[in-house]
Amino acid sequence: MEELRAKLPAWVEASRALANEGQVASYIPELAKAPREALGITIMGRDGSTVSAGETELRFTMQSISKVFTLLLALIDNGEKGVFAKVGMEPTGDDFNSMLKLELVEPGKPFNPLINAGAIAISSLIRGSSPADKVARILSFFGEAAGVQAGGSLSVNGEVYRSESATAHRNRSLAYFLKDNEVLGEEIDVEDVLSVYFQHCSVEITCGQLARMALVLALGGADPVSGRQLIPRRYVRIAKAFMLMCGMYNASGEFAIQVGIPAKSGVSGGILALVPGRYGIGVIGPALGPKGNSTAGVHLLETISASLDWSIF
Ligand SMILES: NC(=O)CC[C@H](N)C(=O)O
Repeated sequence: MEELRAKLPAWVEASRALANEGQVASYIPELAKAPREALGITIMGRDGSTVSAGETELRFTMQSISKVFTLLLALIDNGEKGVFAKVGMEPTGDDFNSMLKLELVEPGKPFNPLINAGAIAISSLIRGSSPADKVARILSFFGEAAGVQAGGSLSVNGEVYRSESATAHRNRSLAYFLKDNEVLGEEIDVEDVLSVYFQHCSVEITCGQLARMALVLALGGADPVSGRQLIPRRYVRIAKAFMLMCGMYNASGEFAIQVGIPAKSGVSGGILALVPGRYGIGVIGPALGPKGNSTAGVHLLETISASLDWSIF
């Protein structure tokens, strides 16, 4: 931790320049308001102590990072058989919002739970009597991993949620396609599923909270403070395997080679990453490269991993 504390501020300043090579996402209009030059990182050690640098006070929405934790909740709710009846275990090599393979490959179920089609299918598996009830369960599950104190909770950013819902023509078409392919069953209301999906993507978070969520995964599902097993180890293993294979969209192979740790990014510019058994990491850098990952954030993780030999390979 001491070496990190000493070097992190300079690494952040060096990586910040990479924001110039990216663009803030604007297909969800509300996301376009994020500060392009911002870069922040929090790293949490296994005892819960943290090192931070840059704009870690920023609040941002989890977007695709949330898919890792809805997958975990769906596994808890349905078991592996229930989940893998609806989604596969393979990377696609396509964009995160692609429909291509849903029609090309039989049966037409999403290749994995981290692409949009897969995450929408996963949203339909979250238990609850109504969309509001499902979102409440998601918030409490995310909040427990994020270390939100009892009484407080994470919340959905209503502006981002409404902004996405009003413009999500592609996600809507993916969801209706899934309904036609019977991945979403007869009894399922597509708009209800989408509402849960858009809301979990719009959960607001900070780098520190992301780092703590990542640390729970780094510790095999155990709470870093109480030691309590929050998530079964086997499910955390599944989530980390997906993060490595497809957490950085179709740049996951390059990220595995250059950084070499499980990670998940979102179009808000957030990245959740972890060094198994050691660190949970939360990054924000809103400017994205062509494959939808934070340009400065990825550069920063490359720098740290190379300097501190973080790769798991
Ligand atoms: N890659 C992402 O972060 C995508 C999440 C976003 N809510 C969407 O569905 O488009």
